[in-house]
Amino acid sequence: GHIFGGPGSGKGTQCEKIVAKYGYTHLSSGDLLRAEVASGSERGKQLQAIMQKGELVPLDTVLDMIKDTMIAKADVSKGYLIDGYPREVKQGEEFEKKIGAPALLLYVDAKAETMVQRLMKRGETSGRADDNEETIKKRLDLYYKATEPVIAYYEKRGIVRKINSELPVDEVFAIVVKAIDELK
Ligand SMILES: Nc1ccn([C@@H]2O[C@H](COP(=O)(O)OP(=O)(O)OP(=O)(O)O)[C@@H](O)[C@H]2O)c(=O)n1
Ligand SMILES: Nc1nc2c(ncn2[C@@H]2O[C@H](COP(=O)(O)OP(=O)(O)O)[C@@H](O)[C@H]2O)c(=O)[nH]1
Ligand SMILES: [Mg+2]
Repeated sequence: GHIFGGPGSGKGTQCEKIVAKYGYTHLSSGDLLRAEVASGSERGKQLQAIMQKGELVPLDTVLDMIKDTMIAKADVSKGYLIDGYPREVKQGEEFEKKIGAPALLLYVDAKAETMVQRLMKRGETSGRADDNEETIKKRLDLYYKATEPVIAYYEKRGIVRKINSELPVDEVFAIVVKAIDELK
């Protein structure tokens, strides 16, 4: 399934707990991109510039990375948890064409104000070039403009489970567990 939500909504935090309980393979598109940047490759340098501005990297770049990683882990995986993808409706459509339809979309929802607060706090220690006030604002704008419409695309199929991530982490996780177990 996919885990979906704005920047700082708590996707990464919930993914860690889901992986610990269910053993799914966590694929964070942001982490894959940051690994490419860290490798120091030419492509990584181009990605770094885009991410620093809070913009979206070209669709095919991320999708190929996800697909390659899924294939590499296919024989050991108990299932996949795709984090931070799709970021726009087009990305969702391409994912379906090249990979398949997700069984579940966990939508962790927090207020803009909460997300900004969490990201500013995370920025004190994350070392991420995009956890600064200016880039956070751009990421949020892009989230509301391009990413949130993705929900409507999946809602038609009845696979969206919206979860209030304003609650403490363990309470959010309890709701996540219910959503996953209902599906199994
Ligand atoms: N499918 C994706 C995923 C990520 N990115 C780029 O990578 C950055 C960081 O992505 P991610 O780690 O998923 O960040 P957020 O969801 O904004 O925040 P968080 O890590 O807190 O989930 C994005 O701003 C964007 O520039 C992208 O272009 N396309
Ligand atoms: N209070 C509270 N804080 C959270 C929760 N989930 C995440 N956080 C904090 O918010 C920040 C962003 O979380 P992260 O999981 O990185 O979010 P992501 O950007 O959606 O991947 C982190 O510093 C977390 O400690 C939650 O459910 N409740
Ligand atoms: Mg994250």
